[in-house]
Amino acid sequence: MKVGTRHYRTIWLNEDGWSVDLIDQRWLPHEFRIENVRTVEGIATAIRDMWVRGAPLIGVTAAYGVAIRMREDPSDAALDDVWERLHATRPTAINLRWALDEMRNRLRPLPEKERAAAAYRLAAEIADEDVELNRAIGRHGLEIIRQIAARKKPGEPVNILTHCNAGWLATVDYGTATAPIYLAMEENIPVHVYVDETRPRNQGAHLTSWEMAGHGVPHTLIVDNAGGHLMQHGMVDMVIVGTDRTTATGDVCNKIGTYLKALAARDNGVPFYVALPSPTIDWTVRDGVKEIPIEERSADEVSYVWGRTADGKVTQVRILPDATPAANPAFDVTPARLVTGLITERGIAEASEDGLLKLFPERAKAA
Ligand SMILES: CSC[C@@H](O)[C@@H](O)C(=O)COP(=O)(O)O
Repeated sequence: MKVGTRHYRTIWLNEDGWSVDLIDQRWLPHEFRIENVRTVEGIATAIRDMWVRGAPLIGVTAAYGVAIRMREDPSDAALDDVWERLHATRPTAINLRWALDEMRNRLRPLPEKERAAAAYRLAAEIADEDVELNRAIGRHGLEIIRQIAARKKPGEPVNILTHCNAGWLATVDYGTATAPIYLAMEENIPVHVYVDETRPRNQGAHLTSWEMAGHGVPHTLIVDNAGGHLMQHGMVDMVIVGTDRTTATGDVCNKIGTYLKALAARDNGVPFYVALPSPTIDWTVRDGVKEIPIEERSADEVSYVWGRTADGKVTQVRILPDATPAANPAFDVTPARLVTGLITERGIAEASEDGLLKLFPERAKAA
């Protein structure tokens, strides 16, 4: 998407033809920095320390990590080792395992001398495919926005609430939850987005707000606890969020706090949609609450807040007493019963096993 007047993806191959350039998201919205990553360790750090984040982008970054490793050593042992090292970086987003499996399964049958070139080709394919999936999600989600807009007075905006960042920064381009919003803007449908700040790392305040501002989308930042109040007062027409892993039965794991938004939405009759590409579906898991591993991140993310000081320095400040411990579960699970629909690249599914299998019948055969 646009940064100023230039089009960027979040990740791309450097002009040297083998190392990887990516937007280092830790500094947004205050600084736009691009990092060049040249080693598997660098890729692991970029994922673990959230230079890149968001389930689809984590997967694509890992795919390029495998390519970098295959260039150094295309052996079976190196392929297994890089799978393990990168898989250990973040536990919840299933796109990481999906991309690593894709790479390993498709590279393993090849002669070693062909693996590096094939790995770069495959990583680029996975990146391009992500963009196409998101555009398709956008088209299906746009239909929902159109229907809500048709019930409004002329000029009255469709008010959409989103949590965390499931925008272009979380993918290669367009985003999942944001793709329908960008398409609605292109069609001149009036929209307005309530952006949850998304403590502790503030992906909403830092990233979604930056995206919305960069594309002229009318938006308002709210604290995480404001959503329920807005819904009670009829100020939210729909919620759209992304997901890090959705089960075969339609339970949705996403950034911590998503579940509370879904509860508030249900209580107030507000439709709650989840936008996801099919690589985010974990067909092996049926009970999201019991089975999905929830990443526990550093307590420092809760104890400190990042921002820019009046003199322009980007820094962090501590917000709690030195003696107070903090806990930081990074994701939660919204049960399928609270989800109005799953917006996938193939259409909108009911959040249930039947609903998903109707759109992905090949999975029924596989099972
Ligand atoms: C299209 S991104 C979907 C999810 O990955 C997104 O909503 C999210 O929770 C991101 O969490 P993060 O911890 O920033 O990687």
